[in-house]
Amino acid sequence: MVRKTSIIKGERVQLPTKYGHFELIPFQEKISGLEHIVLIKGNISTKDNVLTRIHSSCATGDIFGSLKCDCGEQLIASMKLIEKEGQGIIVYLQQEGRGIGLMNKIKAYKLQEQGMDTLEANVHLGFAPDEREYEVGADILNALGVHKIKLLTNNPDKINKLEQSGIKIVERIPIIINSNEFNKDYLSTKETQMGHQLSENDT
Ligand SMILES: Nc1nc2c(ncn2[C@@H]2O[C@H](COP(=O)(O)OP(=O)(O)OP(=O)(O)O)[C@@H](O)[C@H]2O)c(=O)[nH]1
Ligand SMILES: [Zn+2]
Repeated sequence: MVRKTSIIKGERVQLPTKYGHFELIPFQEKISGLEHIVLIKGNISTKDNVLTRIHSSCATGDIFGSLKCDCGEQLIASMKLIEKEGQGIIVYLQQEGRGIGLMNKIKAYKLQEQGMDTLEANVHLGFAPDEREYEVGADILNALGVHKIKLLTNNPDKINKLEQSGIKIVERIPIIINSNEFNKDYLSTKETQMGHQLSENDT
């Protein structure tokens, strides 16, 4: 089922980067005004198995290289894999802090400094462990003529929600980053309590 589009598609421009040569298209949600960024490599329209990363914004990890999560490294790894594949898409969704926004994510970080894990902190603040939705991601892929993808993710919830929004995931490709002393508890919580597939033997 293809939903009626709720987004505005911007101009398409070249974006040479340290990790490969891409094209960039901004999208904007009609109602909220929220802006999302898409990077494209190659001729992806109407292809059936486009290598795709749906990435949720993480200012701390993506911009500043925070070691508290794996986001920044996952983004760079995705860009490199797409460059190597010669085609693919990165949909960079503005849903900071698993959808609770920057102010609340930093409140959640404060609670984690006081001993809570990432999930308990969200719940303590009155949010679901993960508030993200992926319909707009599906709308963006549909607007690009892409309906079947190979998804770079360890997160089964992302797969389920994208499929519910009409995107066919033909393959899941893990994107596992080595842990460090600052993110090992966070990654362990994602694996044991949020179903993320972060080990070699996860399927
Ligand atoms: N609320 C909250 N959000 C966080 C925290 N750490 C990272 N985030 C946000 O989590 C989101 C990334 O989610 P992840 O669960 O790391 O990864 P994912 O995209 O669901 O899964 P993958 O596709 O496997 O990477 C980004 O929006 C980050 O800003 C935290 O402690 N609390
Ligand atoms: Zn992060």
